[in-house]
Amino acid sequence: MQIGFIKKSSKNFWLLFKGYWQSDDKWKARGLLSAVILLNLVSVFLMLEMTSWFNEFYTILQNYSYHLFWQSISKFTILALLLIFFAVYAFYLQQILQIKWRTWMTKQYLDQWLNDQTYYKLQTNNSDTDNPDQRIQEDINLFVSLTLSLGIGLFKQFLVLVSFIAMLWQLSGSFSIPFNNGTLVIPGFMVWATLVYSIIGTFITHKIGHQLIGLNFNQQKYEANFRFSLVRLRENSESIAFYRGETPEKDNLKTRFISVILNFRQIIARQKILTGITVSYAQIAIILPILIAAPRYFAETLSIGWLIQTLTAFGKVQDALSYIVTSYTDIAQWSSVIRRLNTFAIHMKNADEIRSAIQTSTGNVLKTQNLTISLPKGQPILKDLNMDLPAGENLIITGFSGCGKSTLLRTLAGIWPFASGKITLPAQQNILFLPQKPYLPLGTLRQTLYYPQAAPTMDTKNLVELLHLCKLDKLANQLENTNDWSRILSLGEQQRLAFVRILLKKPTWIFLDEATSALDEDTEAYMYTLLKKELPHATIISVGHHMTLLSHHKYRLKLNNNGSYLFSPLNAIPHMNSSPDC
Ligand SMILES: Nc1ncnc2c1ncn2[C@@H]1O[C@H](COP(=O)(O)OP(=O)(O)OP(=O)(O)O)[C@@H](O)[C@H]1O
Repeated sequence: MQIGFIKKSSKNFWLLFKGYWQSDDKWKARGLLSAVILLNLVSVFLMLEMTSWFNEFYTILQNYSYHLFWQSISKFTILALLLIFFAVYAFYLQQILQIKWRTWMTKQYLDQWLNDQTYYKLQTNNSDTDNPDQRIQEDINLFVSLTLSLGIGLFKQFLVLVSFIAMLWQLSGSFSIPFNNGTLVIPGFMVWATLVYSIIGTFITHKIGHQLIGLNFNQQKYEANFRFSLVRLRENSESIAFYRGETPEKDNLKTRFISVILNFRQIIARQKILTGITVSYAQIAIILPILIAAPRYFAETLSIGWLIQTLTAFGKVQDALSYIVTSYTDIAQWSSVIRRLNTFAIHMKNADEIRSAIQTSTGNVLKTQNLTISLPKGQPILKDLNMDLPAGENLIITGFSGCGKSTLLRTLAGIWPFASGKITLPAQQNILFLPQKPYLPLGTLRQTLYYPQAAPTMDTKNLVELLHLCKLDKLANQLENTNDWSRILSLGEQQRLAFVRILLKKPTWIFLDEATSALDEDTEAYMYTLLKKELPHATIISVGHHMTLLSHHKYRLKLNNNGSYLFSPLNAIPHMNSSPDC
């Protein structure tokens, strides 16, 4: 194992590990861990007692001491009951600690992911973080459970090693080997034998098994990619059905599944060899102490009780020293989980650090000064936009598809960081941005209408009235129904539902990004008229392709494909009835 690898892995582990143990929950966490450690300590002491009991018991059997037999059985019963009790509570408290730690870590990752639109920046930045959902849901759980099980397992095995090594040293006596015309006496021979045997076993296991770390890392990625494709298929089932897209979907799913299987085959191949080694290792460990102890036993100097206790002690020391061998698959999985969570955390941090060079200020006006917007790789799509729009003067943004209209709105909304210049806008609470496809979360219709605010329960009359105004009367009696509304409602209905949201929130500045694209011209005109009537002091900034939209706006900003633009009052444009794109 290279020193560099160990150093890097330890650093990565520490970065993930320390948070919880230094958090506000630290005393609860440390208390629970101390209790688990204490219970394990007692368990090891009981195991020692149990091993001595074996010596006692077999000696009683060998001596036909029936009068001591029941006494010994009673001792066993007490020891066994205590062992059961401590094992159950050590496990139980470890699980409680696991839940608490996972809850804390999941919250941290969710906060970081959702903070400052990092989830969105990760996407726009084309970061190669795959499947953040899997990292938050599965990897954190694995990290916590494996850290606890491996850590506490290691601690317990260390205790076993220290306690039983002393016992084994005493029991094994010294071993004489003829050497250089004399004899070489090796004290605690069985301890040395198990030590050498374990070192050889660990070395071979690592040589064969270390590739499992990378393979496990990839396996989790391929599994998540496969699952993600299945989810996408389910979410886009209607479009795929219209396209009759089953064949390419099946091909795509097959390709992703093949990656899962091919990688898994490599894991199986490695694990087959590893299993062969660990099972052989365990089998040899049974016979090895018998072979070593046999000469002394057959010399008839020691009892069968001694033999049994020696073999048990050898087994315990052997188990403890072989911890890495027997846990290798878990260690490999644990290492890959650490790698995945760390890269995710680093990418989130990098995404969070992306700051636009825009200077923003607040005022009841939309004003841009030398606003330049680029793509993530730096190619500008809008150069030096200087525009001054007073409150109450509606603006329409037009231009060919792909020229950057939505990206301009994203920049004004503060979620597109690849921009520079100055922007003056009203305060966030007075603004509402509506995208082309409204987001309708899972939940009741009432919750959907109020999203992202919590829905009050006493507002039914108002909601029914607003649904009526937006021509959605048929939904008035479904306010408490829970549904996947984005699947049930037509796109036009969803867009009108978004207008209900506007009327509920009553913003003074409304940004509509093709928010009426699915409506017929009459309904679109009706919705704009409704907005102006219900919110007469609001300023509307629309992005749209429909030429009928022009009449609802006073100014037009026309974006060109080369990054230039034209900002002018609409009545100054000679051909009012031409398409907004022209
Ligand atoms: N995350 C991204 N990474 C790279 N390019 C992007 C990203 N998001 C948008 N773009 C590109 O930026 C350009 C402008 O996109 P935008 O969505 O603003 O266009 P638009 O004018 O609103 O188009 P449409 O009228 O078709 O909706 C497009 O060429 C698009 O491919």
